Amino acid sequence: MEKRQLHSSQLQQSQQPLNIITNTINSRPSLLRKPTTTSTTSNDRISYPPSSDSKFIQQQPLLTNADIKLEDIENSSGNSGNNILKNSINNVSMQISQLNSSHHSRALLMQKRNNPTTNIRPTVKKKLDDTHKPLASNFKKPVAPISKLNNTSMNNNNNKINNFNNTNNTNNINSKNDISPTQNTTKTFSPNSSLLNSSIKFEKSNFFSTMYSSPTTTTTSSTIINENNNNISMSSNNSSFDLQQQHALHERMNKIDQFTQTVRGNLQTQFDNISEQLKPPRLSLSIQDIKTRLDYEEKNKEVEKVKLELKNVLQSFKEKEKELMEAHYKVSQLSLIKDNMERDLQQSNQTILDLQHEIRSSSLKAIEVDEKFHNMTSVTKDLDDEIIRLNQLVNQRDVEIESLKKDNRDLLEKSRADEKLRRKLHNTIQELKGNIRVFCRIRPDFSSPDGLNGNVFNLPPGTDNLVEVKSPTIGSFNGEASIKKTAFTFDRVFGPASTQEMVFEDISQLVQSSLDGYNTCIFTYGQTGSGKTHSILGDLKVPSQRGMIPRTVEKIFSSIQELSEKGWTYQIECFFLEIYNETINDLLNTTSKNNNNDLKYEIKHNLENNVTTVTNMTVVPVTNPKQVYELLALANKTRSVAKTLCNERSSRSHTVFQLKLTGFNQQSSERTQGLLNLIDLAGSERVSRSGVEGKQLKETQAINKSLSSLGDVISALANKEQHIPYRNSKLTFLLQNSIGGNSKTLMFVNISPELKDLQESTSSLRFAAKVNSCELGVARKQKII
Ligand SMILES: Nc1ncnc2c1ncn2[C@@H]1O[C@H](COP(=O)(O)OP(=O)(O)OP(=O)(O)O)[C@@H](O)[C@H]1O
Repeated sequence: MEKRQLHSSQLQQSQQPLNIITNTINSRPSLLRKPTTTSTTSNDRISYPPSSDSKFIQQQPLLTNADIKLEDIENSSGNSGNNILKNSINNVSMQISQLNSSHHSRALLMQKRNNPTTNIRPTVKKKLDDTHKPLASNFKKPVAPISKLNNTSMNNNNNKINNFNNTNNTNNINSKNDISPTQNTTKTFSPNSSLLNSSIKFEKSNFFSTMYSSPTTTTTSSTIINENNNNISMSSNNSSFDLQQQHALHERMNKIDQFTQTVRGNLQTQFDNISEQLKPPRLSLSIQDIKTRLDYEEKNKEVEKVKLELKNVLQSFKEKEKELMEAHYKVSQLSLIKDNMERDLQQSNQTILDLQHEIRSSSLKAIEVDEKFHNMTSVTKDLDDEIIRLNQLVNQRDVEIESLKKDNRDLLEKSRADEKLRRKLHNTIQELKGNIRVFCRIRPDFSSPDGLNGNVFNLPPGTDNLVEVKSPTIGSFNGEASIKKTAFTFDRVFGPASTQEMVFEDISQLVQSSLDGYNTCIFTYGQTGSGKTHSILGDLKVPSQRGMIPRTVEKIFSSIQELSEKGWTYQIECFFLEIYNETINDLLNTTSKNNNNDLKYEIKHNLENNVTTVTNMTVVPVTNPKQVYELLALANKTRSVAKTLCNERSSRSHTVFQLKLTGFNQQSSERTQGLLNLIDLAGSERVSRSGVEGKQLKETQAINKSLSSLGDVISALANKEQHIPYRNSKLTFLLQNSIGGNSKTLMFVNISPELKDLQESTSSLRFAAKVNSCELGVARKQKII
């Protein structure tokens, strides 16, 4: 501002040049137009569109007279650019002012030459006037337009001018060579010289410095001039000039005039250039307008800057808004997460509360458990002591047990030996008793209160094997009736009062023989209704009335249980068949029943092991008495029963109940197999008495045949005949291995106590006595290979 004010004051002092410049600017509105740059280089030509900005102002030709470098302008911006333009205008104004001042000085000099007090001659004065007039007129003449200005030259000139201005004028003044007229001539007027303007300016400066400097400076300048002009000196303080000096001065003035002309021409050129550049804006705008415009530009610049900042702010705002949206989204997400976490936290808190509750409960329980554990610890200690004591006791017991085991082994060994001995003795006894024994059982007399018909049978007291049959006879001499007593001796005679239990007690030894591996056969023989079935089967539903079969079964299973302690195990298989009219029926086969011709039952004997089998027979393994009872009930249903005149329940067939007993001793590895036959023979009544006929007659004949065959076999065995007629009947053939030397046979002869049955009873007793008289030899034990 200070510099600008200074320039303004200078402009005030030289109104004319300022006006010229102002008018020039006002007449050059195009200066304010924005240049249309065809090239960005400083050497390119620039055109100016109708706009203005700082860049344009920086490159306008006016700057050629300002101390501005184009690079400075290009590098400047904003207010600095405007300031440079203003400074250049001020510099131009100052130059113009200097020129005016020069012109004024020259006028003073001319006045001084015209002043009589000076020694300047009128010719000199005239010359000065002549010299001054064109210069003054030239300053007053309107600026002629310059067709074209080489910008490159302009810029170069500007650079030179700047260099000149930047350097100290004083230093340049001291340069003698630069003010040489010769040099001025060659450099100043060379149209293509790049140093044209600078030289001109240099000359101008030297000139003005020389002519219008202070007295001290003038002296120095004069000295310089004198040196360049063969020591011609000029001093303003010297009031008297001699002629030579005047001549020299005159020449000097001429040179000055020439120089002035030159300077004026150059200035004119510069002014023309400036006028050309400043013509439109200078014509329309004032400096104030420019300033206003500059302010406006500054404002626009600020506005642009503000817009740019606003744009940046908007951009930033958008970014911030976007960030805010993202932040909002994140906040919403975080809010959801927060809600979830709060729910989880609530659940966790609830869980913690529950867990704390459980922990408290567990703690209480733990305390209780600790107390129990403490108590248990003491109890455990007591128990440990007890265990130690018991262990000691156990050890003692182990020793005792070991001793007892040894004793037991010894006892078992002894027991086996005893058992072996028992069996041997038992067999010996059975052999001594006979391998075929006959028991007689007299049925109770249902008409007698005591059941005993003493008129027919007499059982002598003190005997159990004798029965006397009282049979009335008519004497041949006198014709008087008499009682004939016939005594029959058997192995055992059971009277009418004998119970099922008493009968079985004596036959149980045979059961034991079956378990020892012997074939045994127990059969009942007697007329119909004599009590055969009662003795062999009895009433299964009444335990006291159960016959030999159920009691044998019970005896077998109880004996098996006892023998198991001695290492014996048994497998029991059950068969139940009948022989009806010399035909074998399977009573345990409910499908075939009777008269089933599809199955053929054939009796086969194994001569090696004396085992008899019947083909296609149903074999039922039994493990307990109940199973046997069920089989007996089943067989009773299928048994052929025919109503006869003698006994409505008379059996018309032979029934054979077989138990195959297979034993194995794990200790001795001994194996045994015995077959127990319990046979209920059909009634042996005579055909004439029974009154049967037809089919039943045939049945009776078959029954009698089989019973007769049985007697024949026993007779043959008793007579030790070579041929034993086993094959005469199915019954004898079936019992081939059960009657004879390889078996133990027990025959029950059942007797009816009734007088009407006396003849049949006597016949049965005779048959039984015949059997009882037989020696069937020594029974052999059946062994399984
Ligand atoms: N010792 C006895 N004690 C009591 N009742 C008996 C005795 N013996 C036989 N009875 C009875 O006499 C009847 C005939 O006996 P049982 O049926 O046993 O004769 P049976 O010889 O088998 O005749 P059948 O040859 O016709 O079969 C039966 O009612 C039976 O209960």
